Amino acid sequence: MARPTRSAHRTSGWCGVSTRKAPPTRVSLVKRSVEEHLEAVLGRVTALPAFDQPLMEALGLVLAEDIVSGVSLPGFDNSAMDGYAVRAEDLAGATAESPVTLAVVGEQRAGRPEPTMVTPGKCIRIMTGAPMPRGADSVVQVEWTDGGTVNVRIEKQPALGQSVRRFGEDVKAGEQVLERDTLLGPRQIAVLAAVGRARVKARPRPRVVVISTGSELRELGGALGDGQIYDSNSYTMAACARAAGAEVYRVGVVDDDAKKIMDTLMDQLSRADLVITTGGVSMGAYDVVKEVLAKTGTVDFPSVAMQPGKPQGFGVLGPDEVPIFTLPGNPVSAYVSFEVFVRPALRKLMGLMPYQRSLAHAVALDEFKSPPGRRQFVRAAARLGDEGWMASTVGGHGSHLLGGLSRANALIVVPEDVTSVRAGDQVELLLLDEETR
Ligand SMILES: Nc1nc2c(c(=O)[nH]1)N[C@H]1C(S)=C(S)[C@@H](COP(=O)(O)OP(=O)(O)OC[C@H]3O[C@@H](n4cnc5c(N)ncnc54)[C@H](O)[C@@H]3O)O[C@H]1N2
Ligand code: MOO
Ligand SMILES: [Mg+2]
Repeated sequence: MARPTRSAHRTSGWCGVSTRKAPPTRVSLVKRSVEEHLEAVLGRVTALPAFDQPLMEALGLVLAEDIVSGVSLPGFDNSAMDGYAVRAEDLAGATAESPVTLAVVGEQRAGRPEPTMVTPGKCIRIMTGAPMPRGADSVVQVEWTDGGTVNVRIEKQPALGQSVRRFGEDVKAGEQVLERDTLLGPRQIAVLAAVGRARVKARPRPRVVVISTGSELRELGGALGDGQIYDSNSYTMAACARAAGAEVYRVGVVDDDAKKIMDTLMDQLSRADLVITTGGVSMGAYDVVKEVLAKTGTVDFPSVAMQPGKPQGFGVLGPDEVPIFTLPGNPVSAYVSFEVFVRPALRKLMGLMPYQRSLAHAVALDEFKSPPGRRQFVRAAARLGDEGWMASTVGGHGSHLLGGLSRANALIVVPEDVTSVRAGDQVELLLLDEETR
């Protein structure tokens, strides 16, 4: 098959698209490509305003200021070793056979500098991290000595400056240590703490409200009646959103009842930066999510040229124009739609580049059909061997088939114009198992 397009996953070109209001609702008549839908989504989403955050709260958030260090690191010349602060010239020629003995005139501990000075023939016992005493230019580690506390016998000559950590050699006061828009992970937190930043300006975690709709759905833990199933979507969506860095409110299940759905949405809007619903967006008599939200005029229900995930909606709700995704009820459709549309939107809210999943070229290991005119996202178990990535389909194609989803670590992305894939064909993979942000 032809090499699949990479365009669905470009990170460039997704930002900066129009922020004009969504066009009037056209229920299920509008056909959109994956790119067009993604563009419509990202056009309505902007990064959340930044707040001053305590340092630990900022872990996993995106920095909204350049960080210039107010201090130098190290803040003073200090010892890299437990040993003796000396004048190197006093130890010229010292060896195990002809050691040099110095008088120990004081002790220098980390955090407890003493005023004592090192003069010719003398030294000061010093610990790692303790400031270098005046007069000393080098440190002899204790292993090179007899460890004496009154006099010390030194069996090796240090180089000038041996084991001394210099003022400002790591970071200079006034130097920029982090750039805005950096995602704060443990390594960045380390630097911020070292330069003494107790608080930083960062964009908050998006607050995501997750609602499952469907009168057949039951909350976990209860018994299932005839025709009932457990609500898995609200857990899937909540897990996806939390793993992507959001703070999640899983509202749970609402019946297929227009008033209940609208009341729940209105009730939840005040605490949401983004809403995800699942179910009720196709052609059924009780697909009321589409019915009620289409009437608002701010949520669109296009037919997206993809499989799974064709029927779904996106728009904004309420005076604050909170973005809302109304994803399809079929569990795999909801999951794939999260990866393709919701994740980039969440990332944009957080202040990150919208797309992050890596793409890889792979060899397909089995044969399957793909619907014409729709981009297909096929669950796959992919592995990287000596010959590159190899991918087998896993878990089936039906968007209700959830059982095998846990064995997938990638989605094979089949372009709209490709209708079959054979074993040995080159395919494109969207890798799912990387670190989430
Ligand atoms: N006449 C047509 N029927 C359907 C079409 C179509 O084009 N014409 N599209 C199909 C496709 S494709 C999809 S995808 C689904 C989308 O369905 P809805 O979004 O309307 O979702 P529901 O009807 O409410 O549910 C569909 C399916 O998923 C199960 N479900 C729903 N919510 C959950 C949940 N929280 N946890 C687990 N499972 C859930 C539900 O029980 C149904 O089996 O429409 C097709 N139909
Ligand atoms: O679009 Mo549905 O999501 O194909 O199963
Ligand atoms: Mg339906």
